[in-house]
Amino acid sequence: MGDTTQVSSSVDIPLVDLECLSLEKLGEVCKEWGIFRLVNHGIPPSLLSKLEEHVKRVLSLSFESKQALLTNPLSYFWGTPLLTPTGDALRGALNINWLEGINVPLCHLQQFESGDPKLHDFRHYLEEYGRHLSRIATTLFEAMVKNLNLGPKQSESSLDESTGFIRVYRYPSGSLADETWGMMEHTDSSVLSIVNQDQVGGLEFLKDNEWLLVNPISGTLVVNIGDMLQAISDDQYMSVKHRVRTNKLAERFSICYFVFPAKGSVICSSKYKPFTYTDFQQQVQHDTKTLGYKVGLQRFKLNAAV
Ligand SMILES: O=C(O)CCC(=O)C(=O)O
Ligand SMILES: [Fe+2]
Repeated sequence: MGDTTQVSSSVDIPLVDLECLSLEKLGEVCKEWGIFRLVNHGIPPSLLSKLEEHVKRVLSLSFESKQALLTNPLSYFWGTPLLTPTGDALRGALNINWLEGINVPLCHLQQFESGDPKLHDFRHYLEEYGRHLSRIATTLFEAMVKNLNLGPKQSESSLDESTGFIRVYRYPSGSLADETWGMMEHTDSSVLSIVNQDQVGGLEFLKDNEWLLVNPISGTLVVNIGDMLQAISDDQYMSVKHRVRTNKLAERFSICYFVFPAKGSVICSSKYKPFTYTDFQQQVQHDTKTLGYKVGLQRFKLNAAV
């Protein structure tokens, strides 16, 4: 499971500038790193700080209040980031993840009603943030499609904004932090994931068999390639393995966005059997329940012995 006490070296991951996107540079980074830092993304700093303030406030409420208030279409979870399609924690993973969080399906967010005016504001900032993330993911994906030379059919259905969701996480500090990971190593099942981490840091990724720490830099976002994009790109872009280290002294917050292919759209590639995201998700849920971990893309590989 990896040594939680070993220190990882920190590294400057490649920078991508959303205002002057270079297809060539973007392609190179997705192939060699699978993760990059996004600057000039166009999200107003005031929105970022308001959202961060609300996230901290809401996640600092008592356990009972979070359970009572963060309900349909939101859901509150802890101990695992793996949820069922309805947002319930999927138990069965081998290890506990030292985190709690809120799942926010963006296309249903408008239905979230609360008598508490502060939660009303929280919803408002999440909606605003969601709109920006949707724009950013679409812009990046369109550039990636060009870089990969994908046909119009494959590119149109491979990223559907209505599938986007936000996860906000709190990784508590404390004594157990020595023995557990905030989030165990994994790859994301998404097309793209976009992480906004606070200054505590702790996000690490695997490159050439070495775990490297992503420096927290305020106002920037961290983008990583997910499993769906790895398959769509015929393994040219890599879904990067990553994990989150806990911090003994400080709790950590992050706000993450994930986006997926259109429901029912079949991912065809030269490396994998044709499959839909729903097939993939069901397989992940099955493996987690029966084996205790996600096998992932290997399950769909042509001629794979799993
Ligand atoms: O909290 C983070 O920085 C990353 C979270 C993550 O990797 C995930 O939700 O898949
Ligand atoms: Fe992740």
